[in-house]
Amino acid sequence: MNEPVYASPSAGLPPQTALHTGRAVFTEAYAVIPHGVMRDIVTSFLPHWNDTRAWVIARPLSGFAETFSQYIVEVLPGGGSDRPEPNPEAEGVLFVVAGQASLTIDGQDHMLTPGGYAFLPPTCDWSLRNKSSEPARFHWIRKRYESVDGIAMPTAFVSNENDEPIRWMAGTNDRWGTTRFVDPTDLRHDMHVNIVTLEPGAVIPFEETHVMEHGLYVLEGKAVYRLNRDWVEVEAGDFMWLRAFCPQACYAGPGRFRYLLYKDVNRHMKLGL
Ligand SMILES: NC(=O)N[C@H](N)C(=O)O
Repeated sequence: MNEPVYASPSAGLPPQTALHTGRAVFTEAYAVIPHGVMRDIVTSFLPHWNDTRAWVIARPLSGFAETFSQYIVEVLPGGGSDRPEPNPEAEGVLFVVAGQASLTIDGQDHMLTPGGYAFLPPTCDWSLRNKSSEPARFHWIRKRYESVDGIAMPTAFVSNENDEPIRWMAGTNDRWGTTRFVDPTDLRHDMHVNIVTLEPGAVIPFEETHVMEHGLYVLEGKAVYRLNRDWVEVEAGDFMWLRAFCPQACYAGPGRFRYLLYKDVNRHMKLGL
């Protein structure tokens, strides 16, 4: 398998002489944040993290309808946090795209390298440091965990995408597949963060329209992606945010196309008034 290509957020600013061009879109059903707009001046700093900045690429907007937030976090050598998560109800997934992160979960040390993945249930005691000489960059996806009476809390685990198989969809001749880190029938989990792979020229051949909300971060390649009524071109480093029920489909190519995919799963809907 080829090494994946993880794009970096851009630094600095375009020159003052540059014509304004851009692919950023924000609509009622979806947003596209292209890598070219993830620049230094749009970063955030986080409480109790040192030598660290973050691009917040998804957050709950309306206060009740959206489920998750997603950050691209960049930790400089020597940086990190011993008090990373302020909310005891939050669960998290970390996915490393560059550099090395030293993660400690409940006293156990783990080294996360590109492709490294960690699931962090609420109240687990974790800390993260960059002990290397290069910046570390990772996605941090956070959600309020919805506990259910009679179902145990999921436990923490660490993995790497290279240690997990791609499960190809039936009927696609091994052209459209998903790398899963959690068994879909494990109802302790109320969110999945998977990796979707489409081989060159492969398609999502119908407009998936479903209740799950999505964050899609393109890890590798290019595609034309259907979002609601529009077709948008995306490439490695771009992020797409999809509200529940946003129709979605895809033509991948010319190379392999892969993305990190968040979805909320396995819980009843909140009741209306
Ligand atoms: N846009 C997507 O990749 N959606 C997935 N098939 C999914 O909902 O799991």
